Amino acid sequence: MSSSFGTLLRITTFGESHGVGIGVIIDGCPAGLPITTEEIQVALDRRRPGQSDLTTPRKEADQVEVLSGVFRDETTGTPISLLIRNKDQASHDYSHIEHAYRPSHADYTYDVKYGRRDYRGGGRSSARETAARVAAGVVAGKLLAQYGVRAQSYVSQVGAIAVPVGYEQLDLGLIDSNLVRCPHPETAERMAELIRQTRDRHDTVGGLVTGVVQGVPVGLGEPVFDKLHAELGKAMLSINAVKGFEYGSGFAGTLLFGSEHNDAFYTDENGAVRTRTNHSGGIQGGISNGQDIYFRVAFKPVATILQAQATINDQGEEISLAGRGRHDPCVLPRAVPIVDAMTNLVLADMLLRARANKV
Ligand SMILES: Cc1cc2nc3c(=O)[nH]c(=O)nc-3n(C[C@H](O)[C@H](O)[C@H](O)COP(=O)(O)O)c2cc1C
Repeated sequence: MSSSFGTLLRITTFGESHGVGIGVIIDGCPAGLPITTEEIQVALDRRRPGQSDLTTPRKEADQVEVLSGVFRDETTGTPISLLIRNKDQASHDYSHIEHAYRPSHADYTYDVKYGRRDYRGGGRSSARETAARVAAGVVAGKLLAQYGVRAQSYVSQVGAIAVPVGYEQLDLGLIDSNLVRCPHPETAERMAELIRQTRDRHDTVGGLVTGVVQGVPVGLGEPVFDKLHAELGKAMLSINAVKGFEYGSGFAGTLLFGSEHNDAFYTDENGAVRTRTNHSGGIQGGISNGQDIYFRVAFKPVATILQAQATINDQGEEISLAGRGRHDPCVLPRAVPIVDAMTNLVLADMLLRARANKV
């Protein structure tokens, strides 16, 4: 079983939802990168539960401790270990699933695969694990910043309510101007209303996060199996509750003819090679072409709803099960920093790998 991700910049996450804590070891980070505990904490605060009435009311402070690899606010080139202790566990909220399988959660598959399961909060299958990724993503983001690369993401759809324009027409500085993390304020209000209505009906709702990476140099990504979009796809699909990933023109591009879809090259006034359109999403042949990278990640309406549902127990008997405790009616606002983190980790790893490609 692997809990590691990345090649040259490699992370290993550990911990369960209701154990002592969760954390990450980051190996391969170059020395001399400026980083502070506060910077990591800012990112964790964007993911933490209980941040607004649109998320789970669980109140986890998610305070990060830097155990190693950083000295006087700079990386030392040695493994960086980050620990987040679990504080607000309410394990009794999960006693009803000790022997029962929540529909569309990971209880059944974990039980059959391992023959045992930490049912409290979902154990390792809990999205709490993603806090460790968010912490590691800050370190990767600092590496990218040294090269002028910046990844951002935002909520572009909740249920059927979608931002009506592309990222180029949005002010991405507005992402954190509202609780939904949607930089289109009128749409954000309608999304928030839908999330509240869904919560009050004891249901859940899904949606889309759009990712954008700007300032990417030409040449990130490997030509065959580790294509840049393949790595991004794996990174995004490894996030809990993700059902789909598309980049550039994605599935909609299949409706165009080649003559409409091809991105014409030109040389701009500074002599830089550019393309007039960007259906490629900044990636050609698995390698970044210097244009913006953009992609979309689909999140399902998450499994735990506070309504009775038909399921079975671990004896195979049919039972009725209602969710208990404090859950997210819509994970999209909290998913944004997780998408940012996974984007940073892929791009930073590819940047180091690209530097190893040529003498
Ligand atoms: C930020 C975030 C918060 C989540 N919170 C919940 C939750 O409160 N209740 C729930 O049932 N699932 C939640 N999930 C999703 C589950 O972790 C996930 O659906 C489960 O592990 C099964 O995996 P799968 O949906 O990827 O197949 C959350 C996911 C994310 C990204």
